[in-house]
Amino acid sequence: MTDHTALFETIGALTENGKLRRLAGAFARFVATLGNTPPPLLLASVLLSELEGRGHSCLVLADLAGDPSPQLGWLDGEWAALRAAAAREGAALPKNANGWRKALHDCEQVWSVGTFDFNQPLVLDGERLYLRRYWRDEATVAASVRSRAQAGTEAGASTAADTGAIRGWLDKLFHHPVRDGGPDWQKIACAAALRGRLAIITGGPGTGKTYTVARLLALLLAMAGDEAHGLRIALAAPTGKAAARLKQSIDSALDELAGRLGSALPLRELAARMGAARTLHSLLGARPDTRSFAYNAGNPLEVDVLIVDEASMVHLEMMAALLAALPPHARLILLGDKDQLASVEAGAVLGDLCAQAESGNYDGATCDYVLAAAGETIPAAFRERDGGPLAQRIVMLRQSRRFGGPIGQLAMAVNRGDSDAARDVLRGDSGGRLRWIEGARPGDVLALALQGRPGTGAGYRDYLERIQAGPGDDHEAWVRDVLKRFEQFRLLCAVRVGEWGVAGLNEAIEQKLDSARLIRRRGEWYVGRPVMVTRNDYATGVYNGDIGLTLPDPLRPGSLRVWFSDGEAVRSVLATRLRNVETAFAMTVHKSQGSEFTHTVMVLPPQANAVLARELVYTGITRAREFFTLVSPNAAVLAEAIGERTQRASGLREALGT
Ligand SMILES: Nc1ncnc2c1ncn2[C@@H]1O[C@H](COP(=O)(O)OP(=O)(O)OP(=O)(O)O)[C@@H](O)[C@H]1O
Repeated sequence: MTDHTALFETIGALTENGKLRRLAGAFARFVATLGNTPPPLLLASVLLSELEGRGHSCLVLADLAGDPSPQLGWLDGEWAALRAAAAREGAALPKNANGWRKALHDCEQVWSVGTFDFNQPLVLDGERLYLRRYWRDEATVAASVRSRAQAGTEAGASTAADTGAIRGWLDKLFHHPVRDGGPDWQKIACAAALRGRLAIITGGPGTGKTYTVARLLALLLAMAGDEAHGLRIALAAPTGKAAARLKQSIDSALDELAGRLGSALPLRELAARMGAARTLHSLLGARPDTRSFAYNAGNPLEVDVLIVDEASMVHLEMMAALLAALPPHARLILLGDKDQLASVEAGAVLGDLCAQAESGNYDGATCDYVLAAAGETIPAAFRERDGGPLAQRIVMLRQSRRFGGPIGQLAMAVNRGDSDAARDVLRGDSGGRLRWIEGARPGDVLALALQGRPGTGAGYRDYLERIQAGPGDDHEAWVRDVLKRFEQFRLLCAVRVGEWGVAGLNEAIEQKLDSARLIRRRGEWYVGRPVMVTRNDYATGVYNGDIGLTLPDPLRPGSLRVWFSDGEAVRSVLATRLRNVETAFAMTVHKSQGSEFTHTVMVLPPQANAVLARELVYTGITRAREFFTLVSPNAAVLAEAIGERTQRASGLREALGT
């Protein structure tokens, strides 16, 4: 047995250079304590742990046999250094995936699926190596999605009377004609969702996912007959903000429908009965200091219908926990934009589930059913004889209702990977919705942060001046107004470090606002400081991703509280009680998911890097409600980013046959 001096020295050097996280080396050391550890296993363990930190749920052996550098953003011979270290220990690394599989299969720390299980920490499943936890989560998601999708097809044999009733209700619920002459995918989504225990409605911003799901709820109510009053419906989303938005949109859609349909359906009663939308953490009953939830397979959620919005942000572990806790009879309805960035944590579940959503792949039975139940003909381009059960459960909405202007065109060009078109749209908008600052200097970002650009509102100046104007008589109304104004403008960065990253820009913006006398920095906390919570904190009730603003405590002069929106209400926490927060004038595109701002500014770094890819650019652009400004010190980086795709290693697509 070797002590792996050469390998651990190289791992240590890469860690010092920021190429590996500390945990990767620590995990490899742990694996080495469990038994004989040939160099290939040590290398695989380091890389697997590193990839997990970058959102991959497994290590694909073919990548290991080739060169994993692209996934790791390694450019400077890091992989060659690790190989050389293995060679110094006298080990020749396997040349192909098969060789790696054989080498790993023989290790006592690895469980090869299908053999006797000793609960080893690593799992080898076909061409992939997993940390056991992710293998188990992926297996749970695959099995649950498969059985829900299948159950749907079997349960789909609704009677002709049912189908006729669905048709009647859909015609009442969807009274606007579609504008592009294609089929009404919203109607199709509702009809398809009624067929089974799983429905996935995907689409870009403003394609009507919430509009559709509100009608789906009405339809479920209508079809439940005598049981309608007992139907238990829950709404959830990965973040508090997304949950509040979901509830607000559904309530107003149900209210509008109730006004139009009168007493035909108890829609207002339904809205009241549903209660607030919850974060997934709270829905599942997250418990401090443990990964387990109060609701699980042994203690399932008490729901008949669960609607989850912003599903692209749901990571693998959370999706596995959710599916495990959902009773078999319940319907799960996932809403989300499959083209957005995947979750911060490992997995790309919605993207994997929706891998074939563009092409539809509906089988004959679905097409017949949709024609009968929704009166819609699925065009030939979306038909396929054997699309598989999951394809029948997914509907992609294709027409945006509020994103048709230049911002929508830009988002679509980016999504298609057409960087020429993206550049033309950015340069060609004369209406002021879009602006591209090419060859930008840091001062350009600071000027935007201070006062926006003409015609778009006043950057951060607006909410800070409102703070300075003071609360007047109604403190809560003032807090709400300040929070609302802060949501008008946001600076998003592609990266964290450097002059063009979150850290550098937050510091520079604070200085700028301080010298403009809009804030008065005194230590860490000051009036007007926006903060983002970086870790769930059950004691104070704030969660990862929550954004709050620091304001004086009205009851205790001299002390500061941080206020958060809580749906229509506001709540506050003493500033000094918040430990895991960071300043949020600039935030990453990743963390902005689920939010929209009137004017969004996206800052790209001067050089391409591993995280800069099409999904990130698309997500940044689609955070803009009315105005979008792109800031890039090096114009070429935009095309490079659009040309890159984020590929997360996962076995889910294969397991689901998507
Ligand atoms: N069929 C339709 N007829 C009329 N208006 C519609 C229709 N579908 C959607 N809308 C309107 O378009 C707007 C966007 O719809 P909605 O908010 O449901 O989209 P979304 O896909 O949920 O957006 P987001 O990605 O922001 O969550 C809303 O104002 C909605 O009322």
